[in-house]
Amino acid sequence: MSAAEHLSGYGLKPAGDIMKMPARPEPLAMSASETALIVVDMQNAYSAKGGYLDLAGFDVSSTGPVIEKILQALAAARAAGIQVVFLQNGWDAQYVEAGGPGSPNWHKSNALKTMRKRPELAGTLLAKGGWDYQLVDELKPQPGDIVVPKPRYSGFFNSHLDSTLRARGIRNLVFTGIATNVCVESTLRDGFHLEYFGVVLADATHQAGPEFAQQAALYNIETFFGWVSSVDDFCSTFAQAEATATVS
Ligand SMILES: C/C(=C/NC(N)=O)C(=O)O
Repeated sequence: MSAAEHLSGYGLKPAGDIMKMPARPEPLAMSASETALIVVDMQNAYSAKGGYLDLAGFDVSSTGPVIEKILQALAAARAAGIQVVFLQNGWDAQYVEAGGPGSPNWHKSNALKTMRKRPELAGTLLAKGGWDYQLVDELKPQPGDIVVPKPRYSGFFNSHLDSTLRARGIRNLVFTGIATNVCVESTLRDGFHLEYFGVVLADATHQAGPEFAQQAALYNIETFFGWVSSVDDFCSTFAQAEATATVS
């Protein structure tokens, strides 16, 4: 079986025109109607100065180009009729959903740890209704897009993501967003176990931590859990889909 047949869902006949997108370790065959563009946690918390990651000591100075790249991917996805899904990470303002000391999240979340260390920040980080939780101004959802709130790193945990995707016949997930090595990788890995084909557009993602974390996440994804591509390749692949649809 060729890679293209593989990536159309275990040899099942895919719905719609099949496009072949350049990717590592091999090209991906996918149709627009069975594909979603997943924008992971593009909130002020993860990409803005004064947001959670910045306050917790992570470098967010080079997230601007990621926003630009995601805008390009969004335009191509919407033009090709690809479902857009925004994930949004955080908890209720009382942090009940974050879990207490009985939850590993209470111990590992750098947002919760930062607020415990700096009590003046209590109630501000990743709390629904606050600036930190909001999606960045440049990347506001448009009519037809779906927003999925989530309380943990993986978008599939305690959320309606899986049922939302399955109800639409989607089995290919194209990932963008922050952070590559945390919520992007967690969601792609859980998707792998749920039989979704996951591909990351590397230049539309950014890591939390040093550059080696980006490279390690991409290595893991390419080698074990999915595929790695770029925004240009995604856009040119689905521009062909649009052209084909217009001609036929
Ligand atoms: C570190 C971190 C990453 N989140 C993400 N969106 O990848 C967090 O939420 O604490």
